[in-house]
Amino acid sequence: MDQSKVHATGIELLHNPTLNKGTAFSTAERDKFGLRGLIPDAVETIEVQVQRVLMQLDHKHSNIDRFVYLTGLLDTNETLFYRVVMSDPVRFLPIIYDPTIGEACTKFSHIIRRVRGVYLSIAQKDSVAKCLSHWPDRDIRFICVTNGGRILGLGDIGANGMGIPIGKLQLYTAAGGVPPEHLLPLFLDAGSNNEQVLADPLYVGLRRKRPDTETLYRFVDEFVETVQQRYPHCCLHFEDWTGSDAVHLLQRYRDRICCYNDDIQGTAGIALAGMINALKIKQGTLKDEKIFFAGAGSAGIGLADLFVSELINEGLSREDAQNHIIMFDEKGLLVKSRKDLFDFQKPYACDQAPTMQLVEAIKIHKPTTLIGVSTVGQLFTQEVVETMAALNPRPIIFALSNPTEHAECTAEQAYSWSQGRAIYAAGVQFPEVSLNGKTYLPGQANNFYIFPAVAMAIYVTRANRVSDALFIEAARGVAEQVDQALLQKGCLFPPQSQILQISFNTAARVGRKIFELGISDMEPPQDMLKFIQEHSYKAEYPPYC
Ligand SMILES: NC(=O)C1=CN([C@@H]2O[C@H](COP(=O)(O)OP(=O)(O)OC[C@H]3O[C@@H](n4cnc5c(N)ncnc54)[C@H](OP(=O)(O)O)[C@@H]3O)[C@@H](O)[C@H]2O)C=CC1
Ligand SMILES: CC(=O)C(=O)O
Ligand SMILES: [Mg+2]
Repeated sequence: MDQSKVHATGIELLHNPTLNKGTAFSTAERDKFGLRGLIPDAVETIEVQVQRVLMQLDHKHSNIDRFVYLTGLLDTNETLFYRVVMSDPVRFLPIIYDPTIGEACTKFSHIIRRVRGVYLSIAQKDSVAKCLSHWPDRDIRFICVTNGGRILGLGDIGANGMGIPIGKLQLYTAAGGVPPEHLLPLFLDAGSNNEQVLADPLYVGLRRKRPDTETLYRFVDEFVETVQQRYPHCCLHFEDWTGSDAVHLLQRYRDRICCYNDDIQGTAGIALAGMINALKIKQGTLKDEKIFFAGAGSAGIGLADLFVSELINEGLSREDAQNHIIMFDEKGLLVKSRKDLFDFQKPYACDQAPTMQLVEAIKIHKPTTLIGVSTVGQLFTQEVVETMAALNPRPIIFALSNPTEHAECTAEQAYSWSQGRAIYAAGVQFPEVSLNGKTYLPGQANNFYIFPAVAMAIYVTRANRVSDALFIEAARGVAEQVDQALLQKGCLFPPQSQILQISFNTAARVGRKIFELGISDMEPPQDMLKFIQEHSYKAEYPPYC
């Protein structure tokens, strides 16, 4: 910490969450900054403060209570918040992020205390620049932006979705090492079509229906242009938009500005990492796989497109590569005769009779891999899993929808219905499963293995574009960090206990790729990993005098 940044004194300093150290202010700092009498006598270390937080958390009865408590901690002492969270990621990621964040979002208007981030409302059109200028930090390097259109598998929950950009950016720091002062969560409020949300007397968002697509995109354009002017080195991270908007907005901006969509590209990255390791277990190649998607929205399309790119890298023509993909959505199999398909779905429509029956479609196509990105909990019934198990000695089954109740099937269901033959992963962490004397450890196929690492690489290299190649590189980086012992238990992803180091290693690969692609104007560092570690956030109190 640059000492010149500490302008506040006394109560003002104690109430500044970025600068506050609470009982850890030294005696010299207490003298210099007028803190005498405002803090109890003991001068504590951050380790002692962590112990107190852990004890207080033990008295909470549910993860949502722990979420509210930790949010309060972040509002009072940012360093201590990150110290606690980073001390035990296995325990804290499910509280500040998936799955608890799903519950926190549904209750956002009820549990909100101190506001965080920026809210831009379409009702104040033409004032985007003015509203954004009220945010004090000038060196914003990442904005995570949603319009609440599709939050996890919870659908349109309007401004309650702001919990997601806040949580995603906390992972940039806790799981990727990006310093929090460069991060801004942002909600682009164009209303909501969720009647229940709009009728809630405590709802904090704009109480009106969403506009037509053209009006929405004009609003997004104004926002994007304003960000370019105010924060020229900022990367825009789009998160949890309605599927078609997610795909179309990425197409609209990806070649013009530094931006990415985590649901499309980050999710594709983690699914590819899972596939690479599943193929090690099967001793197969991607060319041998026929991949059936239940769900053809932003995540499904992102995954399909990345798998196609990989198959093309392996020598297939685009058409042959696309023939390895089958898609099925709420209206059934994607077939050429359907008139309701989006442009981005058409390449995956097959020349077949329509069917609305998932099991029938699986029997027709005989896939080797089944991926759930449907938002529909329990879509993979016993019959679905048994069908996959009848078709394949080692069926790959990924149930990626979040949060927990939206997973297409649980780990226990996948293993027991396939007699332990399924190679399974889910968007949330399910517990180990014991079956016939064998223990299975399901991996968590969640984009949090990817986006913090990609962000850290963009941050240190000042990349000016984000290409799909970075997500393929990240996928390889994550996959290579899974050892044989984990693979033997069926786990496709690295241990979350070491998430920060895993992200650094992944970021180092992505950083090198950024220079190879020529999308940074910087001189490449000699040792990318060391460079990343040197620039990473440390949850430590710097001396102020
Ligand atoms: N694990 C991870 O890291 C990630 C997980 N996800 C999860 O993936 C899910 C989907 O996200 P996303 O693609 O962005 O959402 P979208 O809303 O864009 O897409 C959902 C898709 O599922 C289809 N669908 C709905 N009901 C059914 C059904 N009964 N059977 C088959 N398909 C159905 C929809 O069809 P239609 O359009 O016809 O309604 C649509 O194609 C979410 O639950 C999200 O939490 C997303 C990103 C990352
Ligand atoms: C994990 C995530 O990004 C999602 O479920 O939308
Ligand atoms: Mg998401």
